[in-house]
Amino acid sequence: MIKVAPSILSANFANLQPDVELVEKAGADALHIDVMDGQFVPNLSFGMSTVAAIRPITSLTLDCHLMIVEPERFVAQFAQAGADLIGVHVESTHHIYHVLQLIRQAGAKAEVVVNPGTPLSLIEGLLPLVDQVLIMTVNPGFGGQHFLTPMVDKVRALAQLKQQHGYQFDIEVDGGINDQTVKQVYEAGATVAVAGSYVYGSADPAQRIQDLKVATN
Ligand SMILES: O=C(CO)[C@@H](O)[C@H](O)COP(=O)(O)O
Ligand SMILES: [Fe+2]
Repeated sequence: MIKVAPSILSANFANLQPDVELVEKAGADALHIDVMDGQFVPNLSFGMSTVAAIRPITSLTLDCHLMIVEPERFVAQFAQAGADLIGVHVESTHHIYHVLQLIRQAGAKAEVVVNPGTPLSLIEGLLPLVDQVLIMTVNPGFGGQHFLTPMVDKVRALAQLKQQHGYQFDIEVDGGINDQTVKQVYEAGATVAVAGSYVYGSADPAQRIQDLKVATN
């Protein structure tokens, strides 16, 4: 069964607390927080003050996906704000190895993220350093986009590398996840699925979390 991380990018920005509590009660495994700077991606969203505000209202793992240039400037502040896991794009910095080290030094779990156009070869040398790898299954920046089917093979290739080397990291997928696409990525080796519009775009978000779990049972 896959772990589910609802993305609050599709929640009610005017009143996040009920949307956070609802998914926690419904059995979500983490809360996905998309941080966008208007430069790495063409959109703006949350910052560390939102993470700090959410921290006391939930015991869910806070999974912060940083879509910002030079994340080394901010990872310690996100950890301080209460992020449990911090994801940084390999495309967003000249110093990815250093950023991953900084995340762990700050006491959080480290994740490397790859855009759809970025080959796995770029992150192979980083795999011993990470707790999770995030394979983007849409181009980052917006919720509600269509799943990019060619990314299933990328998930499979990463799962093979993981097995060959005996790595323990989780494989997360993000973008266009629903009860159909989740089956494809789970079969390929994904262990965590982010879902934004599929969960929060529904009249019954709790049911949607269960649907993702049942689809991969
Ligand atoms: O990182 C991102 C978008 O850049 C995501 O986490 C989205 O929030 C996923 O939204 P859906 O595709 O599930 O609606
Ligand atoms: Fe995300």
